[in-house]
Amino acid sequence: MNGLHIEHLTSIVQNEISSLKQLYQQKQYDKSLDKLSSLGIKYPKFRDHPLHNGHMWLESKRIDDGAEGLWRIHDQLYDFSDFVHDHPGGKDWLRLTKGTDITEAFESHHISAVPSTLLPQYLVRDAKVPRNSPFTFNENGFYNLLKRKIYEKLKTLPKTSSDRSKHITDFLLISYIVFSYIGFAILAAYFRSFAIGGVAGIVLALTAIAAHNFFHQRDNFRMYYFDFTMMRHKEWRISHALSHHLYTNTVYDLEISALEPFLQYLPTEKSLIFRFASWIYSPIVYAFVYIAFYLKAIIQSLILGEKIPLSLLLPFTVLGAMIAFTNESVIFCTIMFFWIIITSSIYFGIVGVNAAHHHPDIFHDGDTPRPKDQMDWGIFQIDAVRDRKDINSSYFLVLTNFGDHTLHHLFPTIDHGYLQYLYPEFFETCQEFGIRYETTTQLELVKGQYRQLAKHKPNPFPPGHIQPT
Ligand code: HEM
Repeated sequence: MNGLHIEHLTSIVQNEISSLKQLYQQKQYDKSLDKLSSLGIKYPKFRDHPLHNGHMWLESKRIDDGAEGLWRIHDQLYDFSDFVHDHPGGKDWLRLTKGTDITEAFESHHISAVPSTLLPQYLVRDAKVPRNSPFTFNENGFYNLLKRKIYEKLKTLPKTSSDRSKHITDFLLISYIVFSYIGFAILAAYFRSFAIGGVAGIVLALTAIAAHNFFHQRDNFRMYYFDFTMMRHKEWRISHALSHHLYTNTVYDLEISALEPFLQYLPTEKSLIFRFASWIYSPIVYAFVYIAFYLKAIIQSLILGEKIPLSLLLPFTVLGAMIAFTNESVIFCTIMFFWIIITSSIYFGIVGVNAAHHHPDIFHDGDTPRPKDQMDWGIFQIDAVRDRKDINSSYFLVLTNFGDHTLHHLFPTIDHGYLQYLYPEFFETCQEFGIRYETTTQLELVKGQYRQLAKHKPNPFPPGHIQPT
């Protein structure tokens, strides 16, 4: 590339950065979009920007949450500046969320009562405006009651329950080099086999899904396994843990907006192309998920004037290993590497969109919600998730295919290895509150996912409503 091209590219990036900065400063947006959320959530400001990512999402929360540059929990504002680096879960959670409402994150990421006892020392004042979230956490509501039962149950379970998650995840990435992602990648280059490359891609996707169990928890080295995909676990802690998990299937869910306009899961007016042609072109969208995340991470670093994170180099160590351990040319290894990345991205996309959330019977923002007094966050999670019995029947499938998903959504920091033991308390609490917990099959969810893409009319009845026969 000659100097002229580089200058041209730099000026495009600089223009984009300055227009984004202006957008941030002007805080202009179209208020009519607010009505898209049947839950009354304000439409996130930069949701439709082509570079929309976790950092822009947090920026929109800073504008809407009434946190006044501090941290908001329920209707109080706190200053955790002195606690950020001492936070047992890692500094990122609080560092990233400064200036936002962290109620849902705070409530769902701690099982013990200890964090709540620490709050008074950081209290600054009451918030001036109501929360931009409809969800409640009443002391004796569904979620808090269940959480107290789960806390007691966890004390009775062996600490080794999480060991199998560690063993499977290590196995998928490193334990047995030949049968791992890296091993398959090297074999694919050595034998010039795109079929083996495809297997490497699938193993990489399984590794990433298993590693996702770990980035929900306190900082640990297994969360970096996720970064071999070219997506970063740090970015996913925002888009997945803080956005998707807490505001599932709403206008606030980045895993819905990230696929728009190509794949539109919210039940709003959409053209026939998006409703039906998307069934055919969706694999092309999945193919670019990893690469799009990668490019957005680089652009984000440029926008914020930060150094490009070193973990962005991690996926390329595998390309280095392919070049080092085979006699193949750099060009061939690079082609094979991107073949692996793209097949992995497609597999990850297929598993992701068909895992638990998209079916006309599952609540999506726009559908008629439960009445306001039933907006317990835990009940909402049950309405927005559907478990698959065939996946939940095997622990390997649970860890590598987003199984036991309702319990995982309710208690994201609990290792997947414990979840299967928590059902008795969960069922008991559902019964106490008259909540129906329904399961389905993987096949039914695949069909439902396509129907949800085609769906453009919201459900007229709230979740849990039984239609008269
Ligand atoms: C954005 C908000 C927050 C998030 C997402 C978050 C996340 C986490 C995570 C992931 C863990 C590790 C859980 C585990 O692996 O078992 C943790 C632990 C912990 N966090 Fe937070 N945290 C947040 C805010 C806070 C605040 C505001 C406090 C207290 C002022 C706090 C106090 C603690 C304590 C004491 C622990 C140790 C475990 C426990 O006693 O429950 N966190 N947090």
